[in-house]
Amino acid sequence: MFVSCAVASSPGGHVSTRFRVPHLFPFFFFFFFVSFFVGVAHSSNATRKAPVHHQLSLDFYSKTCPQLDQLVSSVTSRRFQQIPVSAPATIRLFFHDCFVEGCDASVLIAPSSGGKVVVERDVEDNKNLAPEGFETIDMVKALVESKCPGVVSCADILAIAARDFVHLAGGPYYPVMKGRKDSKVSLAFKVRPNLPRANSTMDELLRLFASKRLAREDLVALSGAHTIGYAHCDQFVSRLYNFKGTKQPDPFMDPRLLKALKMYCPPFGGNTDVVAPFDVQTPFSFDHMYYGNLEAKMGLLATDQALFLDPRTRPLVQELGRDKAKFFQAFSMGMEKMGSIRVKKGKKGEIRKDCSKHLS
Ligand code: HEM
Ligand SMILES: [Ca+2]
Ligand SMILES: [Ca+2]
Repeated sequence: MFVSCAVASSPGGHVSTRFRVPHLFPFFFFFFFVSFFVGVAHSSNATRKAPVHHQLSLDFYSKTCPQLDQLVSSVTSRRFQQIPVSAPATIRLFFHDCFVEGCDASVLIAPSSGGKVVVERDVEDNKNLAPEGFETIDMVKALVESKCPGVVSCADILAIAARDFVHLAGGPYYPVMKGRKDSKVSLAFKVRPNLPRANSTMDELLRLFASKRLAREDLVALSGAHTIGYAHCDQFVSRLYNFKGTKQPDPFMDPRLLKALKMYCPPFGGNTDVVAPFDVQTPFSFDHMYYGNLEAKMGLLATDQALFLDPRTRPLVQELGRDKAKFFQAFSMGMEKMGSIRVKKGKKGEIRKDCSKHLS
């Protein structure tokens, strides 16, 4: 196991080879040896209701494409071996899809060459979605269309692929409900108000998640996806030099992590392609280390660290940091709930042939 910092090669472009050649980030080696104190016993008595599905089912394709799960996994497992960053890229893609107009593959629509319609991918918050996620879905869709033409939605493929990658990276395997249709539109202006940002306040996060019928527990559990993957310097650089206009670093960042991140992310004029791992200890492993990091002031984004600083979410961070099985259970439930946001059925949606293009 090693900890790395990867340097991207082409900003914004979907042909970027970002992350494919991780560069060693020796300063983070230090953190191997940091052991974590996991907080005092506290049991959360909050109850979470399992999602009610009026619309989705586990056996939706049992007649029309019974081998769907195997088809998807044949691609995801190969991709994970060849290009492991496909895992965080696809999991994040699923999140950005579901939060904007529901899980309907609206995020997959490619910007048009003429640029007449501005789609979700044209918006700044989506421009740093790693290309490996889109590529994976295209590969799965091509295989699925060759075996079961015209029946499986891109939205369902994205949900299944995200689950596969969670599992391939060492996380839980949970059943995925199916039956989503793809959107007939993808509108840029829907993005901004529906996605959290690296500087969102805890009030904003809680409000946004609540607007998707996701509870506080879901916010904490789903943020655990940051146990793998990377963020660009611009997402956290203000924490290093000028936190909230104080001209000082964020006092809630471990000084050694601060020092290491400063080496790679200068205050101005740095390489905009540089990224740092969310979880400096196990950046490739889908485990509960993310929560231990938060307790040790080693969260990367202000929003990550805020989960531990805010008394409303701290007990949950402590609980999941103590118990990997609980994290896996909470994460699976969160993904199921997130995966059922505003599902489209019938004429409200389409089954695309090419995930990046509407049918007509
Ligand atoms: C709670 C609020 C959240 C905020 C503010 C947030 C913000 C971010 C930001 C700023 C990045 C880095 C983008 C970049 O610089 O390239 C990122 C990456 C990522 N996010 Fe989140 N996120 C949140 C929740 C989630 C959720 C709910 C999931 C999935 C369930 C998720 C999955 C990921 C993954 C896997 C990555 C790494 C992507 C990669 O390495 O390609 N995030 N997030
Ligand atoms: Ca969507
Ligand atoms: Ca990890």
